Amino acid sequence: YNISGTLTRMPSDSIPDFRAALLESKQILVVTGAGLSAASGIPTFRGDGGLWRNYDVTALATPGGWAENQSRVWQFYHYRRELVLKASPNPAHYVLAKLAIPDFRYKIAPHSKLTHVTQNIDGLLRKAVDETKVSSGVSEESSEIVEMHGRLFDIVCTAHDCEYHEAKFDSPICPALGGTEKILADGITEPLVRRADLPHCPLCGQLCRPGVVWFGERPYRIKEILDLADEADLCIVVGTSALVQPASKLSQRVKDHGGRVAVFNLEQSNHSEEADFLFLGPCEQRLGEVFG
Ligand SMILES: CC(C)NC(=O)[C@H](Cc1c[nH]c2ccccc12)NC(=O)[C@H](CCCC/N=C(/NCCC(=O)O)S[C@H]1O[C@H](COP(=O)(O)OP(=O)(O)OC[C@H]2O[C@@H](n3cnc4c(N)ncnc43)[C@H](O)[C@@H]2O)[C@@H](O)[C@H]1O)NC(=O)OCc1ccccc1
Ligand SMILES: [Zn+2]
Repeated sequence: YNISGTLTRMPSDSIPDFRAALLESKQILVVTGAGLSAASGIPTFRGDGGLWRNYDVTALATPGGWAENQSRVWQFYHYRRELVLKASPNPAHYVLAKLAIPDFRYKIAPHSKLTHVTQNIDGLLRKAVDETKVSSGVSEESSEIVEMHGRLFDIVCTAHDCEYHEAKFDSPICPALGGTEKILADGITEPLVRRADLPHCPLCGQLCRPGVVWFGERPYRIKEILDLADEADLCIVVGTSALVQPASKLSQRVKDHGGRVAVFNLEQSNHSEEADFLFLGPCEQRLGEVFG
């Protein structure tokens, strides 16, 4: 019974019951966050206190942070590009990659369509799907992975009337950023990279920014994502604190029209107690156990 005395059903951690729910699911929505990539060595937002060089990362990932200091913001993303370039998908990515490939998914959810919406910008899940398709010789279409907060390796021109948007994996993306990734501790003077030495647009010459969605900005394909949540009968949530909107609202939206929610997280997270299924622990272990 919860504080208002109404009977609340604790989430189940029964694997057979969850597998039964999978068997009858028709439209699956997978929502993931930083916890999915934790085992790949990518710090989560809440890990390390959500700080980089003592700057609050949510303050840097804003138009205001950019307006205040493009050199610092580019150093922040350069640091993360260097980290992700050295990282590889972990077992949690590969379980979800298989789930995104119909041939594999039909064994446990034979009537289902699936869309994977991620808050992560690291691209590790897409990498896992591509590798899984190659290693299993599967050529068919895999489910879409919607990167609602953008891609770390994309750069975008800041000029409003310029469409330049390109994936750039070379690192450093410009010579001036090279080496700045090593400066982590505070108190050491922050290198000032001159604006002229930061990435610029090959079409119009304007300054470029990382191709990610900052706080206060509209997530990519949000209308489509909200529609998907309205159609889904099963929402699988992996490795997110569910504190950032609108991503944090998707599972509730599925529940609102009678769909079921399964949460995989290291610890209790926002709304996890309202889920139908809750599998606590490192997702790189639990996903394999549950999806077999
Ligand atoms: C901080 C929060 C309160 N702010 C928001 O929600 C704001 C809205 C808002 C502003 N003020 C408010 C006041 C109150 C409420 C809301 C707001 N949201 C926005 O601004 C969004 C834009 C938000 C996107 C910002 N960009 C990101 N990333 C890209 C950039 C970059 O990365 O640099 S957000 C970024 O932070 C979030 C971090 O959350 P998580 O991924 O969950 O990571 P976290 O570390 O928090 O948690 C990790 C979890 O994993 C678990 N874990 C760890 N290891 C493991 C493990 N091994 N296994 C399993 N689990 C594990 C941990 O236990 C933990 O629970 C992610 O979304 C991530 O993408 N835009 C928008 O609302 O636009 C309008 C709009 C809306 C709808 C339609 C039209 C317009
Ligand atoms: Zn341009």
